[in-house]
Amino acid sequence: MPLPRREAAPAKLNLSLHVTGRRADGYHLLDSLVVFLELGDVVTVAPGPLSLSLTGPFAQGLAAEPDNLCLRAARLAGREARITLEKNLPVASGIGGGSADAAVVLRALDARPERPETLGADLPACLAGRPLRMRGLGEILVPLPPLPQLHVLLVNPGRGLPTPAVFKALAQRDNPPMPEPLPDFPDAPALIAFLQECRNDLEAPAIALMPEIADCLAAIRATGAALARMSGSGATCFGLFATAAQAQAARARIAGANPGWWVAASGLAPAKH
Ligand SMILES: C[C@@](CO)(OP(=O)(O)O)[C@H](O)COP(=O)(O)OP(=O)(O)OC[C@H]1O[C@@H](n2ccc(N)nc2=O)[C@H](O)[C@@H]1O
Ligand SMILES: Nc1ncnc2c1ncn2[C@@H]1O[C@H](COP(=O)(O)OP(=O)(O)O)[C@@H](O)[C@H]1O
Repeated sequence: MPLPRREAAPAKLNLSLHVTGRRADGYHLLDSLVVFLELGDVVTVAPGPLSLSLTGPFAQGLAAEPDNLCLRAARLAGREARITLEKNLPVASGIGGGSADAAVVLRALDARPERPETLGADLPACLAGRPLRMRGLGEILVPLPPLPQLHVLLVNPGRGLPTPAVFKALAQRDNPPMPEPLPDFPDAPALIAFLQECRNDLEAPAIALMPEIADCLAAIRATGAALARMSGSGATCFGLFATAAQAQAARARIAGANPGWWVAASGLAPAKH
């Protein structure tokens, strides 16, 4: 693929995240409904010796990162590249920014490593970049038919939450999966009604480590969202709304009352491939 390439790295959202078991090596078995958002980082990959420049509102959060996932992706591809990362997503926030960035680098370099998950459990899902049921450690992907449009509000309390600590704090590691097969989702209310029966099993341990997450969820519920839940291992929480205008109004209300929080509204990403 000709370089330079400038591509969106869409945020990942776990609409559900069931933890269904734990392997002997400590990794957990997951069952998750994953979607991607319009909102995301932007990665530019240009020819040149391997380097990374950081821009954007959350660049500072990665300044001390010894080995950015973008650079690790280029190395896994066995390629040199001059990479610029516009970091719009909060770091270590449960919406997969690092995996999304690495997926863009691999795609731009036309690399198809045998085990992309060595960069992160979310890498295979981010490479697919479409609505999925994600199982196993994150490597078993079942593509879903196009989903009804969802209007998403995102709220992060402004502090990173490392994924390993949240899995470690999980008390009950053997929880029921989502139904097999998944039902059809003819419209947004049907999808939301299904999601209300689902869970994020990492929510309780994440709240135990970072109580502000409960405040984010309460703030989302207070705006009248049809569903309020945490994504991934947190700390970002999301609310689902019937219209973009409602999501935007909730965004303005929560951002106004909580200046230290990161608050955003977004639709789902259009299908890529
Ligand atoms: C929890 C999820 C859900 O989508 O999302 P995030 O909160 O990170 O966005 C992912 O499984 C995370 O993916 P990713 O952030 O790429 O994880 P990795 O770097 O591979 O793993 C970080 C740590 O999480 C734990 N881990 C991760 C995946 C998994 N199936 N079981 C685990 O126990 C392990 O302790 C691992 O050392
Ligand atoms: N490009 C990147 N973007 C975000 N985090 C990165 C990146 N490269 C390396 N990291 C490291 O990966 C960790 C997980 O980041 P991130 O993907 O944002 O979170 P999460 O896995 O919770 O969605 C961060 O704490 C950071 O140390």
